[in-house]
Amino acid sequence: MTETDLSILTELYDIIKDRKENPSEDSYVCSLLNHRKGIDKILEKVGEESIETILAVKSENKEEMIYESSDLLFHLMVMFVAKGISLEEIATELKKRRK
Ligand SMILES: N=c1c2ncn([C@@H]3O[C@H](COP(=O)(O)OP(=O)(O)OP(=O)(O)O)[C@@H](O)[C@H]3O)c2ncn1[C@@H]1O[C@H](COP(=O)(O)O)[C@@H](O)[C@H]1O
Repeated sequence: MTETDLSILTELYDIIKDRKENPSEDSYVCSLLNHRKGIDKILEKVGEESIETILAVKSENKEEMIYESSDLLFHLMVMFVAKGISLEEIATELKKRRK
């Protein structure tokens, strides 16, 4: 995979951030960010998708692993936006750990 292909990650983050700044009725992201349960709804999804990812890996089905990991990554990004964490901050932390 080329570096350009990974730009979907920053694009998606920006879309999620835009949903926070410009709420709309029919948006799934807004339904999570503005849920009556608050951050707990997002954490519920992160938990669910984590379990589904673990089960997919255990099933040895690569397509499922990719599908469920994508769901997990997406919900993690919603969590980052909800808590004001940028992808740069995550990258900086990972960079600090680089040996
Ligand atoms: N990448 C995604 C994405 N991945 C997963 N999902 C949604 O995440 C949910 C996954 O949860 P589940 O599998 O548990 O499905 P569910 O039963 O509908 O979920 P719940 O009822 O339990 O909340 C599904 O509703 C998927 O549609 C996503 N929804 C949106 N996006 C991106 O986010 C952007 C903004 O979306 P909107 O906010 O809807 O405009 C879109 O342009 C997409 O690029």
